[in-house]
Amino acid sequence: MLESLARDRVIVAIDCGRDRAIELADELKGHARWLKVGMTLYYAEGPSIVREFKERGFKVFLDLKFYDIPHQVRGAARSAALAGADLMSVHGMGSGAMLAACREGAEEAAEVTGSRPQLVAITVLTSMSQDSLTEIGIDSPIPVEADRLARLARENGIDGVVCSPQEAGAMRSVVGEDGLVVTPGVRPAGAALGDQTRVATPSSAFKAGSSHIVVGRPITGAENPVDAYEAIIAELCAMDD
Ligand SMILES: O=C(O)c1cc(=O)[nH]c(=O)n1[C@@H]1O[C@H](COP(=O)(O)O)[C@@H](O)[C@H]1O
Repeated sequence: MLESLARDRVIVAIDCGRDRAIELADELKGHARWLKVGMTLYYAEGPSIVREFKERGFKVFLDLKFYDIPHQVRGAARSAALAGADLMSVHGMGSGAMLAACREGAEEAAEVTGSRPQLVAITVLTSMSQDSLTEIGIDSPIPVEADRLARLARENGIDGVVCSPQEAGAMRSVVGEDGLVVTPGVRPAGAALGDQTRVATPSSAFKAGSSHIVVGRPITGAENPVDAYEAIIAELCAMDD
């Protein structure tokens, strides 16, 4: 993979408080191009943290995983998109009506900001195993469930999916050549899995069909986050195309 393309496709999850988040953003500036703001950081700081990352030149994945009644999700998507995120997440399991409402909210915000963030639907969380799916009453195999939710998302105006690298190949055929297949659950060889269950290495994730990978702790928890980030870029650059 070309180096510039690799930098466009690796999203660093910044799951910590403000001070450390700003420190990491300043360290990663000039290396990483995408940062992810999830619930840990957003619930502490609100939209200002998205603007601060944007001001530093990063693209921002605002990962709030909307899941509520359609009316609320429409408002949430509108409010969140006004902060200027480039990409936002919504739970696929919330119904077609909820997914369509998310798209509408994002479009309403675009009338104000001039551009609509892209939207991705969570299929089956990468921390979940077949047993955890059964625990919540879903008996179908993970790939079948992910496929069903991906189709529902696409039918309701969502631009792509979040899934594990293990489903990325199958998801690619659902979302098409240009659809987003965003895969967390990525671990460089030998890295601690933490609470992730369905994982793969950065290069395997792209070989499988990911458009973007999300990596948090293996970078942010490393002694030198820039070195850890650059090691992933080097792994991707060494891939055969
Ligand atoms: O939507 C996400 O980004 C997401 C979906 C999913 O299925 N699994 C998942 O881990 N994530 C996010 O991806 C990041 C993974 O972080 P690490 O496990 O530290 O690499 C976290 O910020 C999660 O919130």
